[in-house]
Amino acid sequence: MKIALIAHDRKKDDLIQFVIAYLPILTENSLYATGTTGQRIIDETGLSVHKFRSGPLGGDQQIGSMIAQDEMDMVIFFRDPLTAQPHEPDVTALIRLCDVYNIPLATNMGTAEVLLKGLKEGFVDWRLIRERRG
Ligand SMILES: O=C(CO)COP(=O)(O)O
Repeated sequence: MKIALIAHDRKKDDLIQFVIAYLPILTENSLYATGTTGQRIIDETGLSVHKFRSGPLGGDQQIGSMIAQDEMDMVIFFRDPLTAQPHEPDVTALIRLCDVYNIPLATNMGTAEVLLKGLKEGFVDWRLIRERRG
């Protein structure tokens, strides 16, 4: 599965802790991230991550483009609901595309845990079945 990992600055520590906690599941999947988030994951966990541009420089849109091409299976996006982002329209667009294409999306750690546990149990396998048919 292809999983996008994204965190706003004040949520990056939380995401790193989350990634460490779920390392066994995440290692079995292909990971993608916006630039700064991806670099921190690589530096602090040793995981292999495909990095896009930083969020404010178009990274959210690059991940959105993968979703629009049916090439992303899950998005974990630790948003900061208390800080205004200069690229808020990009953030909204990414979330919108997840809804357009029914891509499982977590915007906080509580939901992210449920998604990864669900992924392990096979609840997202419909994405693979759909790929084989495609
Ligand atoms: O701003 C972001 C998502 O909207 C995250 O971007 P970075 O990972 O480059 O900080």
